Amino acid sequence: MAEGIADDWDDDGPGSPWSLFDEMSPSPKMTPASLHAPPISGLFFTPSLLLPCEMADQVTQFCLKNYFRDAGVNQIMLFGVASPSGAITSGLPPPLVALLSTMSTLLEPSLPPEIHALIFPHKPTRARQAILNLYLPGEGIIPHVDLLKRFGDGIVGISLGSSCVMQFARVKEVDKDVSPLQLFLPERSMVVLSGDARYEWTHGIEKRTADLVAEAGSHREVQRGVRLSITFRWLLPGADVVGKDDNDVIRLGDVQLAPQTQPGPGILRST
Ligand SMILES: O=C(O)CCC(=O)C(=O)O
Ligand SMILES: [Fe+2]
Repeated sequence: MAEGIADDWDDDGPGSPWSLFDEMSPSPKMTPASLHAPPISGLFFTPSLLLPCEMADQVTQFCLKNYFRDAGVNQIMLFGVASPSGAITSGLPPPLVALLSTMSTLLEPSLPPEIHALIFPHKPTRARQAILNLYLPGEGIIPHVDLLKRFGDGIVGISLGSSCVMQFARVKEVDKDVSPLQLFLPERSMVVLSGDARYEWTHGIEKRTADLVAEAGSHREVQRGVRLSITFRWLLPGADVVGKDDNDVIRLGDVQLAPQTQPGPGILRST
């Protein structure tokens, strides 16, 4: 991990390279996003691999009804612990356990076996966090590396309800004038971050109402809708205590830190 990149975002402010973007809709100078994974080691993305619509709708409805009823809530963290046999993941609600299982099956043919085993082990030895982020059109997430002290290697996320463009920038090039790589994430697509993609590159989503996507030598504009992302990450040993420092990201659409879920049945506590 290169120095100089915080894994929290306290020092982001106007004028910083992390700072907010002015444009809400695509401008002609924007580079259209690619439909295919940029050449980043450890980043895996297959545009044609999509969660079936029925499951996507079920999971989205379940999450919206259960976690996002209150106005202003746009981020929820849930936690799951493996049973000693590794067979059952307890703590996560059944729709998310089913989602993980389907994602595992769908991704298996396209991932190197060791990456698939990293993210979907037969016998998980660590606790998982599912972070749910809800974005209205025009909202985004600041470029960041997921907390190094809290989360391990092997992260998988899914886009539900809307597409977006995810941007990737090399941690070492953050202060340089290098354009980020842009990847179009269609609705129901999945993206895996491991190795360099997890540790050496930031990921973020610009605050826009529409994205430009490369298409047959030209480009098209794709409007954003309400997007729910679900990201699964491994908690490092000792990181399974939920504290008030848990907000690892600041949402671009927000003035304040994103709200955190109240401890409930799915939340791990220190014992
Ligand atoms: O919305 C997404 O897909 C990304 C979320 C994310 O990077 C995070 O919560 O750390
Ligand atoms: Fe992240």
